[in-house]
Amino acid sequence: MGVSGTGKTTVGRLLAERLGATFVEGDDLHPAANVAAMRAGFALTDAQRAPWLARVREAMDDASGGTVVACSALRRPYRDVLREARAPVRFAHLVVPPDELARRLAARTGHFMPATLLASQLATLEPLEADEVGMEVFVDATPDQVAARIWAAHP
Ligand SMILES: Nc1ncnc2c1ncn2[C@@H]1O[C@H](COP(=O)(O)OP(=O)(O)OP(=O)(O)O)[C@@H](O)[C@H]1O
Ligand SMILES: O=C(O)[C@H](O)[C@@H](O)[C@H](O)[C@H](O)CO
Repeated sequence: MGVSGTGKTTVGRLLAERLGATFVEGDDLHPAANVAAMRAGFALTDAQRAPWLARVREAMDDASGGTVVACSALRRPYRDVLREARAPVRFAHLVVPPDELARRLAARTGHFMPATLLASQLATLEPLEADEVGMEVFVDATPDQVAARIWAAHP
């Protein structure tokens, strides 16, 4: 979990390799209208995110064995939906300073998410609460080192 640009896809793929788990890219499960909205610079509403989160949860249930999912899961209620998956769910919240996020999103090409949506992503973010199983990971290292830290916490 984490706002756009924190490295969910990059780190998630590496973590899945380490775990021998299936990797699920949450971005691929958005209804086309959601992608069009984000591409046009509009932040998604809770109502727009609902069918997407349902699909992410279904993808977790469809994969055999463990899954690593790249999904922003910004708000507690969104994570509550994902926790309805059949297997136990643990979150790793990737945390990156906003100025670094802005640099990354400005440099990234070939992705629908515009850097202008970063402020709304940060405003929407609800960090993990004490009763949520998971960890916060400060991303001050290479993607492989970050994946290794998550793996070490949940081998
Ligand atoms: N640890 C890191 N250090 C430096 N750059 C990184 C790191 N992790 C990812 N990046 C770079 O930051 C950019 C964003 O990474 P990525 O696309 O994985 O993020 P994301 O959280 O999946 O984004 P989104 O939610 O918008 O899909 C990419 O250009 C990626 O190469
Ligand atoms: O809930 C959201 O606002 C969206 O899921 C975004 O986070 C994007 O999917 C992703 O970050 C874009 O790359």
